[in-house]
Amino acid sequence: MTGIHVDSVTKRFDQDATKPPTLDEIGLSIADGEFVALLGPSGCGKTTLLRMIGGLEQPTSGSVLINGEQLSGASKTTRRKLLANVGFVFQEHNLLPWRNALANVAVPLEVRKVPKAERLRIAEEMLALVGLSEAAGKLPHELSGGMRQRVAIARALAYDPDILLMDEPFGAVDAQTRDSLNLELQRIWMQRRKTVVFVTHSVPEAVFLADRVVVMRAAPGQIVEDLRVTIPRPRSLDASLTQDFLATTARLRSHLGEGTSAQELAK
Ligand SMILES: Nc1ncnc2c1ncn2[C@@H]1O[C@H](COP(=O)(O)OP(=O)(O)OP(=O)(O)O)[C@@H](O)[C@H]1O
Repeated sequence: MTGIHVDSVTKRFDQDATKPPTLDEIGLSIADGEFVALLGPSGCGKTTLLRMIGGLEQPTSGSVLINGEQLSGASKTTRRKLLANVGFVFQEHNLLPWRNALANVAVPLEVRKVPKAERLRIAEEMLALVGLSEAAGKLPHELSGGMRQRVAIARALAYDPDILLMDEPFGAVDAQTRDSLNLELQRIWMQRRKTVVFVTHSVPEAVFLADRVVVMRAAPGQIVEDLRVTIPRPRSLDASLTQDFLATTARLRSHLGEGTSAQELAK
C-alpha cells in the first residue's frame, strides 16, 4: 500500500469528554502524486490534521499510515525513516536570517550529512526550479515575501521527499504574488509529482491547485465534502473564469457558511 492513509483519527486536546473533539474519526486516503487541498473554517482542525500526517501530533485514537507503515506509535527508527520522506512548508518561512538563500536551501542536506559539493549542486538546482538562481546570495531580509516562500519551497524539496505538507504557505502574501506562486507551484508539482497536502482558507486557490478538495467543519472536526477537481492541467489563471471553475467553487462555498468570513472567501 502506498500513499497516505488517515484511518479513523480522533484528536482531543481537551480531555473533557463532553466537548467535541478537534478531529472526529477522520478517514482520508491520499494516493501517491495526488494534490489534495484541505479547506474549512478557522479552528476546524486543518493544521492539526496536517501535523498528524507529518508526525508532529499524535492521534488520541486511530492511526496514520505512510506507504502502508504505521506512523502513530511507530519506533523511533521507523518514524525517522517515514518522516525523512516528508517536507514541510509553513506560512512563516522559518528561513535562517543570517544565511543566504542558497545556504538556507542546503540546511536539510547538511542535517542529512550530504557532502558539501553535492549540497551546493542540489541547492542550486532547487533554486533554479523555483526561479531564484539570481537571488542565491541574498539574505532573507533582502527578498520579498513571495521570494522567501519560494526559498522555503526549494528547501522543502531539497532532499527530494515524496510528500510535501503545506500549511497556508501563501497566506501572508499579496493577491498578485499569490497568483504567481500558485502558477509556480502547479508547474513544480507537474514536474516533480510530489504528493501534496495543502491547507488553505481560499476556495479559488484550492480549486486552482488541487486534484481533490477536502472540506472540513468544526466542533467536531469532520470531513463534509471530498470533491474531485476535473479542470484540465496546466491550469491558467483564466481557468477561474470558466463555468467548471465557478461551479466547483460555488459547491465548495455551500459547505462553508458560518465561520468562514466573506473576506476569507474573497482571498
Ligand atoms: N496544541 C494544542 N493544544 C490545545 N488545543 C489545540 C492545539 N492545537 C490546536 N488546538 C485547537 O484545535 C482546534 C483546531 O486547530 P487547528 O489549528 O488545527 O485549526 P485550523 O483549521 O488549522 O485553523 P486555522 O484555519 O485558523 O489555522 C482549535 O480549537 C485549536 O485551538
